[in-house]
Amino acid sequence: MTTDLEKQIQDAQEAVTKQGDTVRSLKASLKDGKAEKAEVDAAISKLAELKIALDEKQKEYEKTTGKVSSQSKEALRAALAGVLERRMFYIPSFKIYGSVAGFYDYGPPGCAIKQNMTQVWRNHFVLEENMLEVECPAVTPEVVLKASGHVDRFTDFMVTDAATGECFRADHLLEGHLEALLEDKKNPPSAEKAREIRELLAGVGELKQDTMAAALQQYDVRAPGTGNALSPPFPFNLMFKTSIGPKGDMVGYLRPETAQGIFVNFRDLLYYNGGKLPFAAAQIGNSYRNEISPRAGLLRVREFTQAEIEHFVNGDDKSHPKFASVADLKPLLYSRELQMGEEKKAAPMSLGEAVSRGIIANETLAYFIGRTWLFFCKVGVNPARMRFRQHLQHEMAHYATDCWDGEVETTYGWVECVGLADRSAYDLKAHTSMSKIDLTAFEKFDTPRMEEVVRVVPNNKELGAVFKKDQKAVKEALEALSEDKAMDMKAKLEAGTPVALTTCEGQSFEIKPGMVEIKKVTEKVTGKTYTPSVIEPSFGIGRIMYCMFEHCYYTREAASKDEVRAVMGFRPVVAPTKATVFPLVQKPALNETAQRISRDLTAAGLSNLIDTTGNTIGKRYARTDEIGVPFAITVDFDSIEGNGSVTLRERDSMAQVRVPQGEVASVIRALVDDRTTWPEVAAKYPAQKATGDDE
Ligand SMILES: Nc1ncnc2c1ncn2[C@@H]1O[C@H](COP(=O)(O)OP(=O)(O)OP(=O)(O)O)[C@@H](O)[C@H]1O
Repeated sequence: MTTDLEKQIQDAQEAVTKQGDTVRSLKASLKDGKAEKAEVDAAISKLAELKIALDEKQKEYEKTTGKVSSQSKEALRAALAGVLERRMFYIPSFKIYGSVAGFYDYGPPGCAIKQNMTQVWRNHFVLEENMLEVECPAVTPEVVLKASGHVDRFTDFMVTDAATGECFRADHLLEGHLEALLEDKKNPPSAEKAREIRELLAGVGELKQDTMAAALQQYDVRAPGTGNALSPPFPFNLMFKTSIGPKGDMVGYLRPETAQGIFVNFRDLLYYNGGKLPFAAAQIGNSYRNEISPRAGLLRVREFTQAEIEHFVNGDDKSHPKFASVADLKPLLYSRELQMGEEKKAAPMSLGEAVSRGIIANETLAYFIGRTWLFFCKVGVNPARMRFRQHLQHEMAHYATDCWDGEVETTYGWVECVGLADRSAYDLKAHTSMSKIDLTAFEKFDTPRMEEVVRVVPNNKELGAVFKKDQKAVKEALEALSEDKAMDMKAKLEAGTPVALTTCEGQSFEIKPGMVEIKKVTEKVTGKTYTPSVIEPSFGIGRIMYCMFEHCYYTREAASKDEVRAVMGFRPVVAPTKATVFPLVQKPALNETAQRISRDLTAAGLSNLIDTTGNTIGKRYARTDEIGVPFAITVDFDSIEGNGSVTLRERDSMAQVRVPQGEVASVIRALVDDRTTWPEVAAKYPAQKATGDDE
């Protein structure tokens, strides 16, 4: 049934394309006098009929399957890509030299949108939470990334085409192969086999080198395109390596994430914040990953802008003072429970309920999920096509408490745009251990308490005699023991058993009875020293932009019915240009007024364009609709001879009102800032009959 419909959609699409070509060639012939007007009109009507038929088929498919047909997905993606490249939202970098995969340049509208989006992000998070913003270098010395684990573990498994040498990510190939097996209608797998495949699919990310090799071999996964055999998988570190300084003896890397810059500054940031916790720090900047097979435009690139937050909090209390402000929000939550259960779909649930039922680990993590959802809505992502997917237990690092990915549905499927993770105290502990700098915080109790504490008192004389030059390291390791470990050591030593002690350098020493005294004492305690936990929301700006492009893009037919026009329905706050100003015709008086209005708009901080191309007003609207300009001002004869008002047109409704010249900039400013809405403006000012192609 589905396959039949897909075929019908494909045929209908081909018919529309063919008829479109016919209309174009007839129109050219009409100009040369080689075709009749009636002939052209008939062809246009036929095109309209075919488009309706295609639309109906696509709707039927969506109704039957609940999905957008792959045909319309591909058509949509191709049409959108055409607009994005033609209007220079972004283009492949180094194009005149043949480009390099995974690098893109943003052109004028792309730059403006990126600026606007990061500004919204900064206002929504940094300003709202009084976050401490930092800007750190992208070139990072090896020691930092050794401490964070990136030097040893930031790898993907790679395989190569045995004949051509082309590189692929092993997990992506395996996943694609397994999904294709499950969807194979001609040779469907048995129920038992399907279960086995699903289990393997769920754990692809966790496979080690040997188990990945075995899985690729068992399922006979081959190189895409050529069908050649693949090399065995091997780990490939995604970091770009470089050397620092003229001698080239200091190894460095381009940072693969901005977060480490915040962690290494923790001590100074805590001091800056008056020693108080919780607090959050943020950084916006470029990160670099030498992705094995970059693809899907901005979605997987080798240089991209991240916006990251590290919220430092006492691990014993992850409540959030502003949680009530998001507790009633109901984003789609795709919890672990739902992913494992029968009903494999995200469902709306209030964040308050999710925390109280223990689905989201704590209020702070849920608070950021809520704020993230509001941010996505603000920049124009469709909330019905966004979900938060909880990591399955085996997907999370051993130290993480809970992780959720903010995913957006696109023609490429669900795309992770934000990772939100409760990373416990792992990062600061790792940097403490490598740098030997204390990255702890001190919580001062309101009133001192009498508490039983464990005291570890090394016997210096004995340690010196036995360990000599290592005495200091052993002493420090003993004093750094956690209370549990110290009590465990005490029990063993009292039983006469020596205990192995590992220092932070990884050296091991044998502690014997008499080398240390461990006792519990009751003391007056004024506070507590602890390593803060970190809750990390990590955003990829380029991915969010692409998802927003897909959700905002739509087409509508020109009034003449022979052309389908693209519209980028950007929310005004992210739109690259907020308004265009059109003099209705080329007259000095109209042009002067247009210039004055443009100056008013600029003074109000509103990016704007004057269009004096002399094209029909319909064509001019179409041009600005395509780059997503939300408002258009037309200066006509009434503006200079009549009551001085101009027309103001809203892009999506195409409705127009007449607004006094002197007010138009402030009206648009209020619309952009969300201080008013278009329906409110339309109710306040007299309507103007649409002109040009909007008629
Ligand atoms: N290669 C990339 N291109 C564009 N954006 C990226 C890329 N890698 C990561 N990001 C963005 O940075 C965010 C945080 O990075 P994180 O390390 O959590 O990603 P990730 O889980 O490694 O992503 P993926 O699994 O898709 O490679 C992601 O949610 C995404 O928006």
